[in-house]
Amino acid sequence: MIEVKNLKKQFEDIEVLKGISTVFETGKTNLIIGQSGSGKTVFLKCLTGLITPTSGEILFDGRDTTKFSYEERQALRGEIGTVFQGSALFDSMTVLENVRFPLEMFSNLNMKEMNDRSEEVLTRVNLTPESFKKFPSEISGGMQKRVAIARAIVNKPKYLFADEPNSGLDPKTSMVIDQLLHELTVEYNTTTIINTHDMNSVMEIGETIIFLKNGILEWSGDKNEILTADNEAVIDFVYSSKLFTKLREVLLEEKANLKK
Ligand SMILES: Nc1ncnc2c1ncn2[C@@H]1O[C@H](COP(=O)(O)OP(=O)(O)OP(=O)(O)O)[C@@H](O)[C@H]1O
Repeated sequence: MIEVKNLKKQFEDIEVLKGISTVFETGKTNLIIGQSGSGKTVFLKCLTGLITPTSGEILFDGRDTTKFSYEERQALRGEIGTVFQGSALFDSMTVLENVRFPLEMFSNLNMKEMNDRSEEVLTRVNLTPESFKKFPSEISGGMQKRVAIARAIVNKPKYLFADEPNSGLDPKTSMVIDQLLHELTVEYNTTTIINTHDMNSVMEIGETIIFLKNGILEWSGDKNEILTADNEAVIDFVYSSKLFTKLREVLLEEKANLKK
């Protein structure tokens, strides 16, 4: 579980995060949604330690990481898996080498053990051995995303972060990637936090959702609650799609009938 208390981040005179408090549960896919510029990436980077917050607390299973020493922060990095925006694979490394990299950084395994573990997770994300020796430029965007996910889970992380994991993917591949992240969350019992502005992802895997607007937590709930939320900003976000507008009308009608 990751608990965030009154988190603020200021860049010079701009306050980007204005006091966010929330809880991300273990074994669940927790989503952060919001319009472009609402502060999602800055928030996620504060959680992963890439940005130092101005004030507030971030408790990883009770440990306040904002007070960590350099050594404690390094140790925590071994417990975290991250799927970066755009996959961020190393172009000059093969698929297998990319996945093995965190093990070289954070484990005491020998080369054979590292290769075995890397092959195991690559197989888990449904990549076949022919792809293990290829370079990122030789495989599709969807496959690159699977490699990025394999690299994120190779260390058996307790915490899994993904920043816009579907960016640049077609809707079908996006759905497969969402499902994969959800399955891995259950299998590894990770506290998973995903930044997205994809409504399909929200409806697929939004077990808990927080909605940010201008650095403020405007709304929180789950995928069932979001369709009938009465927050204006959430409605704007969700109902940019006509299909969801229709769905909302049906759901509100059902709700009204239930009350009669
Ligand atoms: N290093 C920085 N210095 C100054 N301002 C920054 C910095 N990083 C981000 N910001 C500002 O913080 C705000 C929030 O940015 P952020 O990238 O978190 O938004 P976002 O919700 O992730 O948007 P998107 O969905 O487009 O990625 C933006 O106005 C951005 O310009």
